[in-house]
Amino acid sequence: MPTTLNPSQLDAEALYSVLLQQVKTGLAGVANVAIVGIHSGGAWLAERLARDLDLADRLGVLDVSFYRDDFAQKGLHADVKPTQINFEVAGATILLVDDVLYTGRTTRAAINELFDYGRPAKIMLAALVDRGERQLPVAADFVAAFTTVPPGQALVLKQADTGTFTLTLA
Ligand SMILES: O=P(O)(O)OC[C@H]1O[C@H](OP(=O)(O)OP(=O)(O)O)[C@H](O)[C@@H]1O
Ligand SMILES: O=c1cc[nH]c(=O)[nH]1
Repeated sequence: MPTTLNPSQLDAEALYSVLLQQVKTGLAGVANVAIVGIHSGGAWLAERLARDLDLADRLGVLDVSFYRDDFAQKGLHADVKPTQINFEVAGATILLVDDVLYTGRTTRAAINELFDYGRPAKIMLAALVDRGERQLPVAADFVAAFTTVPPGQALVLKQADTGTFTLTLA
């Protein structure tokens, strides 16, 4: 059971190991699995999960910018990356991956976009950190840690050139 941690003391690499173990257990024996990461932090995590789970040929990435309900305010991501889904979505069990789960609006946008590619058998959600304060009825199936972030601050996942993850409070 993930614990509630101090947001300034989150060890992203340790949390990744926890998430990997949860996903390994949760998807054991499940057929037709694919992994889809949400650009950008979720995509880094999804890539590593796909490698560690031997699912590199079943990896996709979503840039949900156009599907956001707040697109008019947020606009495009500074580093836009096209959505890439190179597997059959219809009938697949898709593990959607994001770094931080907060309002749930990014997840809603990602599910909408996925359905434009076909009707999955099931979508499951994995998040490295759940910081609560949801604005939509969204819950993750796999979460490495829960935390509470002070108002006006955000948790930011970074990936070094070596591939190492860090989480900082900004
Ligand atoms: O649950 P929500 O309130 O939607 O917030 C979570 C999302 O916010 C961040 O993405 P952001 O759009 O900041 O882009 P990033 O991944 O590049 O940081 C984060 O990576 C999640 O995707
Ligand atoms: O704290 C937050 C909230 C939304 N998205 C993030 O990446 N961090």
